[in-house]
Amino acid sequence: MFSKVLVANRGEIAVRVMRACEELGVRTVAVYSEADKHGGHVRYADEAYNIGPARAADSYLDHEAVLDAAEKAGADAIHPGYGFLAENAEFAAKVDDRGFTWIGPDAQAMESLGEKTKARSLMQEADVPVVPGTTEPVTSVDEITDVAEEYGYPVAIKAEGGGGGRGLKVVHSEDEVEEQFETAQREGEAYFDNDSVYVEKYLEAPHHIEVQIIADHHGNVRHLGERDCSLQRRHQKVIEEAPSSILTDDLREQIGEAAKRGVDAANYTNAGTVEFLVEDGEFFFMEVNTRIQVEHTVTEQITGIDIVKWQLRIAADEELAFEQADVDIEGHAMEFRINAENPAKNFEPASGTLETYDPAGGIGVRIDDAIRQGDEIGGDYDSMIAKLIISAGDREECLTRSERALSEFEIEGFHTIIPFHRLMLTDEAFSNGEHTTNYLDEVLDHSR
Ligand SMILES: Nc1ncc2cc(-c3cccc4ccccc34)c(N3CC[C@@H](N)C3)nc2n1
Ligand SMILES: [Ca+2]
Repeated sequence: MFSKVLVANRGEIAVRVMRACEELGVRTVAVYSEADKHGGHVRYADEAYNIGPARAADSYLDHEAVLDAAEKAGADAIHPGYGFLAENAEFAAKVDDRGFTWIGPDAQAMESLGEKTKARSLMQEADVPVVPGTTEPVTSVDEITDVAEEYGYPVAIKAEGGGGGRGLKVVHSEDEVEEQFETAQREGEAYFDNDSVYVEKYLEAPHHIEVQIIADHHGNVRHLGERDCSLQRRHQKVIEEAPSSILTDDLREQIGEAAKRGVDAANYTNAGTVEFLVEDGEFFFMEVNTRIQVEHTVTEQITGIDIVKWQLRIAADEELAFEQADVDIEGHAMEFRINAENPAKNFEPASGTLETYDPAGGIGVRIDDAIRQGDEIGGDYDSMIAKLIISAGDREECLTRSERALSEFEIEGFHTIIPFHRLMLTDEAFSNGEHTTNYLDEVLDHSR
């Protein structure tokens, strides 16, 4: 096991990783920008290094600044968390070149699964159903209208380098194809430095189901069940839960085995997530996330498996100590992202001094955060300041326990989306688990 790990991130995920290190007897190194120097994740580290100004490009995204800090600290390994450099294959390769262990999938697996069309063809070879469409980038309008003629409109034009909702154009009829095709290519070039686009049949009311995978360097691949992330607003997940209430046991088994086959074919190692769309009892591969995710927590709660500790053990070349049969799903969990946003003003970002911070507690309540009363919450980074994770015996109890916990959760000094979460708990479709990915945008009128 490593003796010292540098966590190349901030906020709650940096604290999450440092806590896992602590439990494994591993010393921790934090890196921080000017904006984070008074508190947050830095408080939890054994040592900390300033890597630059608040602007992420000059600090948390600065490859050399992070690598130099690892050098200075004499770290053995680097954990990237999520966001920032977590899925940056070029940085992962540099980490390796500089003699540190990368705590995540190797750069090659990131590359092959990060390219959405390569991932799709690789999944097809592994007998994993993919959303109908092309497995090569399209180079002409005809190729797009061919797919639409075969599967019907609407179709989705997707950027090869996109993901997470960026670079997705929905086309409802033939006369929109040319313009949307050109826009998708232009935006792909601008945002992802990659103008390749591909096309899929657009599923209009799917559930967004993702399967947690963990794989070691000794050929062991396990899935840890699924999460339902269908409650999203403008492609931002708002409430995630596990297990999904729309999967039958048979579909659950099929989707888990398909996810394992797919990542096995990619020689994937460490933690990863295979995203599927589920509609009318059928599931289709969408993409792979080659990192630990914000919502890994709900999987930990229902399986009792500490995913981050397994990331560290796997990176240190240890073998997975449990069989697939040992993974049992117990109860139900939900995660509420606590964002500093004002739901009454179209979720605009909020900031200010954290005058009161009195999070919920009691049975089945987990808080993952990096903030304390008195902290300055700025707008330098994303708006999520904490995660409230609720566990219970079943979904019904999870809903009532969530309402109890949200009613206890006190934050004063700026707006948060807590009132919005409490409203969602009273929503008919959500409380029945029937909400699909477009539900929230329609309810909030974004679709118009
Ligand atoms: N062929 C096809 N059909 C339906 C889809 C539905 C989604 C989707 C998934 C989850 C939430 C969404 C919210 C609004 C619009 C789309 C979604 C989707 N996403 C969203 C982000 C990225 N993971 C890909 N791809 C889709 N692709
Ligand atoms: Ca994704």
